[in-house]
This record gives sequence, C-alpha cells and structure tokens, in this order.
Amino acid sequence: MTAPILITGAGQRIGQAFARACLDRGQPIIVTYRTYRPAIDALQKAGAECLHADFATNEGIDGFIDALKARTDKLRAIIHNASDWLPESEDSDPADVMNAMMQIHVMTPYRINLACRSMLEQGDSTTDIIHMTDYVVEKGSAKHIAYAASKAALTNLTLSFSRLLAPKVKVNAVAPSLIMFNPGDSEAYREKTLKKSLMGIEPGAEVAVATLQFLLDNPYITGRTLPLDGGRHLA
Ligand SMILES: NC(=O)C1=CN([C@@H]2O[C@H](COP(=O)(O)OP(=O)(O)OC[C@H]3O[C@@H](n4cnc5c(N)ncnc54)[C@H](OP(=O)(O)O)[C@@H]3O)[C@@H](O)[C@H]2O)C=CC1
Ligand SMILES: Nc1nc2c(c(=O)[nH]1)N=C([C@H](O)[C@@H](O)CO)CN2
Repeated sequence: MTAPILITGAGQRIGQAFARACLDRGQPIIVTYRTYRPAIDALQKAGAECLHADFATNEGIDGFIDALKARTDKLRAIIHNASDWLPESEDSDPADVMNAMMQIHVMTPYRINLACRSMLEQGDSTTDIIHMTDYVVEKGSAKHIAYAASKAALTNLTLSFSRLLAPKVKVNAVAPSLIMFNPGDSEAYREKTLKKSLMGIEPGAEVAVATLQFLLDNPYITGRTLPLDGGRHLA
C-alpha cells in the first residue's frame, strides 16, 4: 500500500489542485482544510482523507498531529501549503499580524515536520517535505512585511530540515510569485501585477502542481528552493 501524501490547506486553489492531481494518479492523500466547502466532500468522494485543522494555535497543530497519527504511521511526503497572505493595515495590530504569519508559515511546518519525522522515515524509498514559500523572500514586501519575513523563516527551515533528515527525506521549497489571482483582485491590480514578470501571465495552479511533482520525482534535489516566478527577478 503506497504511503499517503499529506497536503495542508487543500480546500481551494493550489492545494486543491495538487490534491486532485494526486488522486488522478492514484496517489493516496490526506488533506487538511480549515473552512468547510463542497470541494472537501468532492475530494473525500474521490478517495482523499480530509481532516479539519486550524493551525492558528499550537493546540490546533497538536490536535491535528494526533488525528494524523491515528490514520497513518507512514507518509510519502508532506506539502506545507496552508497559508494566509495578511497585509499590514491600519486596523490590525502589527504584533497580531506577525504572530499569525509566524504561526502558519513557521510554527506549523516546524511542529509537523518534527512530529512526523518517523512517518517519513518508514519504508525503503526516499520521501519528501516541500514548503510553499514566496518570491518575496528575495526582495521583501512593503505591504506584506510580516508575511515575507515568515516565508523567509520557512525558507531557512528548508535548509535545516534538509540537513537533519538527509538522505532518507528530501526537503525543498517552491517560491512562486503570481500563480493565481484572488476573486476580489481589481482590474488595476491585475494589470499592475501581470507587468511585474517577464512572462506577464497568470499561469494558474497547474504550474505549481507540475513543480511539486517534479520535486517528488527527482531523487537528487534537496535543500533547494525552486523559483516559480515567470522571470520576475529580471522584469
Ligand atoms: N496564489 C499565488 O499566486 C501564490 C501563492 N503562494 C503560496 O502558495 C501556497 C498556495 O497558495 P494559494 O493556493 O493561493 O493559498 P490560499 O491563500 O488559498 O491558502 C491555502 C489554504 O490555507 C489555509 N489556511 C490558512 N490559514 C490557516 C490556518 N490557520 N489553519 C489551517 N489552514 C489555514 C486556508 O484554508 P481554508 O480556506 O480551508 O480556511 C486556505 O484554503 C501558499 O503557501 C502561498 O503563500 C505564493 C506566491 C503566490
Ligand atoms: N496564501 C497566499 N499567499 C499568497 C497569495 C495568495 O493568494 N494566498 N497570493 C500572492 C500573490 O499572487 C503575489 O504573489 C502576487 O501579487 C502571494 N502570496
């Protein structure tokens, strides 16, 4: 029986797209969601194990870990996809923003990776951890300061866990820039954002799905961040 891949935050967008791609390939998955949507039922019907989890508190993380351990004792991979893209704003306390960003992008992967180490070390073949970071790690962000800092910390976790878990477990990151807009994004924002990369397109989740699968299939990449940014660094 193939060990499952754990995908966090698979209720929508990139996480959901990768979950569907795994199921289409016959790869067992366990997914987390925070907000119930009909898409969760659809994933369940297609064979996914769907676990509710809110990683905003350490109790929420640890409760999820207990629920995961009750379902499996081995994992093929962990995809840390769950994320909030919180900006700084007049009506939010910067401390709350920083704490929330560090909780979801750093504390959550940190605690889950340590708790699930033995699940990844079962069996004979190499396994994977993949962190979803962000292009802004390279450049910073004037409007998402805490978010960018937390993704930079997640990038460093990639290095440390790669050292800790090699050679049994490969640990890598994918650093996207624009992959898909959000429904509320204005035309002006969309136009401005598309101009920020050389490719000038909104590629859609499939490019992230292909990159994740590439890392899972490659036996020799670890401790690396794959940029997925349409040449934004040269625009
Ligand atoms: N989309 C893009 O263009 C880009 C994406 N990325 C990164 O790629 C990854 C996927 O992006 P995208 O699909 O847009 O992500 P989303 O913004 O759709 O977030 C993914 C999921 O994270 C879950 N989540 C957020 N906070 C929590 C929490 N406290 N506990 C549990 N789950 C939580 C949400 O769950 P729910 O909906 O169930 O509440 C959400 O569905 C993210 O890490 C993102 O930072 C980076 C650059 C660009
Ligand atoms: N959790 C999320 N992180 C990010 C998102 C998102 O929708 N959810 N979106 C972006 C933008 O697409 C940005 O890359 C381009 O403006 C960044 N992170």
